[in-house]
Amino acid sequence: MDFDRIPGVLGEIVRARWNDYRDAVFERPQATGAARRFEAALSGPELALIAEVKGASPSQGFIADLDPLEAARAYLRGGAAAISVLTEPRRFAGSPMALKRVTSGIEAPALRKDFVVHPAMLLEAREWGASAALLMVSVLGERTAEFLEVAHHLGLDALVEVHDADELEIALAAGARIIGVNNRDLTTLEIHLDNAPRLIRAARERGFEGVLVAESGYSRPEQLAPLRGLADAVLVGSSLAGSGDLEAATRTLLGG
Ligand SMILES: O=C(O)c1ccccc1NCC(=O)[C@H](O)[C@H](O)COP(=O)(O)O
Repeated sequence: MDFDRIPGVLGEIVRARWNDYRDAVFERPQATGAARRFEAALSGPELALIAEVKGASPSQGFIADLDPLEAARAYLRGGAAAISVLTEPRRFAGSPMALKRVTSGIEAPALRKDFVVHPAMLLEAREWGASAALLMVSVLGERTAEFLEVAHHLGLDALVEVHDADELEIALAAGARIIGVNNRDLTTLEIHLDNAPRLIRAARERGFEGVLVAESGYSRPEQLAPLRGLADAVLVGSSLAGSGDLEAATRTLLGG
């Protein structure tokens, strides 16, 4: 894959991740039946919350010194349906241990949130107990379908992330069952909260019947109002992780 084509902050992160994994070996194991626990958690009648364990980010810098398991438990008490755990170490203060701690201590499904550039990362996600992994069309391009097939072969759900209409077409053609629309432009870090509703509507108009997730930039309950009845789920990280009281912040964001 040509990661030199990716501009800005995203390009820097992805090229570093490729250096981490370029020599990794992926031996395709026997297929595992699909559990679809992550997908099921997002498929209820109400807007579901995926709450993210996020200690730092390029846009915020340091966010919080979180104990990943305590953070996940607080999010779940506050009403989250699933947990996202960053495993990227340099810019997001994530780690494999953070994901393992979370998955060994909670029943709810967890997403491995990373910049997947090698199929070995999907096998790791499964071994570390994740129910799902993030696949970014901005990173994988036309190879998204290939990585999606590997994820499903391993019994993982995949959150296939897009930011614009061209990426949405790639996600649809790849056969994604769960599509996330990021409000954040990961090359410039600018956030536009109208991006997710616009592309989620476009996905529905194109006949997509799977799960649709609005991602990034949400911090107040009124910002979730336009998503209700439109998106199936919302992914929130910084505002909850940096709140100081994760359970209360989660409950307040959900309008409780
Ligand atoms: O969050 C960043 O600054 C960032 C920068 C570059 C690549 C990815 C980045 N974040 C990944 C995400 O999309 C978010 O972690 C996730 O959607 C939650 O967003 P938020 O609630 O705004 O923390």
